[in-house]
Amino acid sequence: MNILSFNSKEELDQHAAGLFAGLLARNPQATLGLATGSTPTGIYEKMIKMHQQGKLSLKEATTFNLDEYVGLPPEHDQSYAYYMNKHLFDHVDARRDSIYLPNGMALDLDAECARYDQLLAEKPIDIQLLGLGHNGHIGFNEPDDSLRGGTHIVELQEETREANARFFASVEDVPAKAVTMGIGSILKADTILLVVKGADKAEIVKEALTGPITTQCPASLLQTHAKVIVLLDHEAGRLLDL
Ligand SMILES: N[C@@H]1[C@@H](O)[C@H](O)[C@@H](COP(=O)(O)O)O[C@@H]1O
Repeated sequence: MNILSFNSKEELDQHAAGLFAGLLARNPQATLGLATGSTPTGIYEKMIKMHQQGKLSLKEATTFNLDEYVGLPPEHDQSYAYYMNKHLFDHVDARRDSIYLPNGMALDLDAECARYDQLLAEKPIDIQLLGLGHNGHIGFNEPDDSLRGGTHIVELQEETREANARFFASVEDVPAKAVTMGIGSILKADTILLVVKGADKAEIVKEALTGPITTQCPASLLQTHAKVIVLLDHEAGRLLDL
């Protein structure tokens, strides 16, 4: 595990965007695994800037997103499809038919999960960007006695709904379920880029990176992956001996 700590969020975002640009320069047809939440927005801003400067192109790339709420259409301003368009896809040259997100509106959600796994099998992820939930969730893989490997439907924990309520009118408006890539699919990525910012995540960062590997902290399973890059701002990394 390669853990890097940055003095500012700005430097962290620039470094992460640089990793994506570097991969795309080496392999324009790379498959990127993307994430939502407040953590990656700065990275996407930097990627857009690099695109405008001719330093990053997604024209031949494929992208997969980790997760989507069940029941929110892409036009809903809190759906992850909407988020991705707003924060990245509307501003870069990604081909619309090479962008994949789980469809949380699918009538048959089990079939949707199988469809997503099939697509992932066809286009293995070269680099998977991950944020980190306060309870150690990655994507929407919540702490549990066991974890699922493939794409599946999850019941969101109250803590997660409360954490995400800041984006909705009230906590009741946060969907109760989501479709998420499973831990197995995440761990299949060639490289994993875990990005964490803020003092409120310092404890879970320490637990995930240095604590026991347990399904009660899904991010701790990243310790079993051979190529993990962790980017932390100094607040998120303050409890680690770096
Ligand atoms: N499903 C997303 C995760 O993919 C994200 O990593 C996490 C942290 O979000 P934030 O970056 O806003 O703290 O929350 C959400 O629940």
